[in-house]
Amino acid sequence: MINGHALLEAREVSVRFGGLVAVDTVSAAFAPGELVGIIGPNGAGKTTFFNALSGVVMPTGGELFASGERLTGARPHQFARCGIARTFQTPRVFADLGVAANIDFGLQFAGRRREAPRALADTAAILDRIGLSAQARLPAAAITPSQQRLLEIGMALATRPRLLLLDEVAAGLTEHEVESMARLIRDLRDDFDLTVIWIEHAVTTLMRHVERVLVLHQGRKIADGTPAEVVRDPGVIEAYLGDEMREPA
Ligand SMILES: Nc1ncnc2c1ncn2[C@@H]1O[C@H](COP(=O)(O)OP(=O)(O)OP(=O)(O)O)[C@@H](O)[C@H]1O
Repeated sequence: MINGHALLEAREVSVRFGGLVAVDTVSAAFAPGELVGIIGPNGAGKTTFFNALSGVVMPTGGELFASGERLTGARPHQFARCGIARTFQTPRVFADLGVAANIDFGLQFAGRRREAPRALADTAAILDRIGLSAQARLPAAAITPSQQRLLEIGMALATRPRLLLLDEVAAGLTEHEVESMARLIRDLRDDFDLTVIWIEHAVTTLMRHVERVLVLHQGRKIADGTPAEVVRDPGVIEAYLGDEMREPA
């Protein structure tokens, strides 16, 4: 908490698309340094909730606060100014620009709003941190999809975030790549005291790496607890998880 406030708080946030309620009165508060996962089946409202948390869609109900400051109805750049950065399900990098130039763009976007930790102060340091120094001069279109995911994380880091929203950064990665991605995320959280909220389809992978999990189902939050609590939650099991979450005997 900062002065008694959560870094980010959603209060009864709803997002409606016509007759469809994609996010239904979801409340959740995120404290500095937390690593939180969001799971739920296809169409549960995970990405739409993320879009609301980052200002990409405007909630049709409820309120959002960053460190106590009301953000409801703010534009995405105002969310960014509050230190909220995100990645997208399909990486949004500038394909024709070089890898380093993509990071430069993030740094320019950050301006001099906040002091950067030295390890994130310039493009070379960020590329080193995400393991893409050797690819610095390649066009972003020429690197692998998993490297593009890393690049997108680098671009988000360049904006000097306090909160990082990661949307399926492990999708399509090999098992080995998923493990190194998870390690990178934990290390970033630890080293820069970031709050990380991470959506992932691979439930068991996510559960191994986060300390808290929110479960969305048909737009509603049906559970919020430690991975151990959530896997045992009868409501979660009944609603949709079934055998998917039970570890093999
Ligand atoms: N821009 C939009 N216009 C209309 N309906 C939308 C829009 N975006 C999402 N939806 C609908 O809202 C619901 C929630 O979608 P959302 O993408 O948030 O779910 P999700 O949990 O992220 O799913 P997935 O795991 O498949 O990415 C779905 O029924 C989806 O079709």
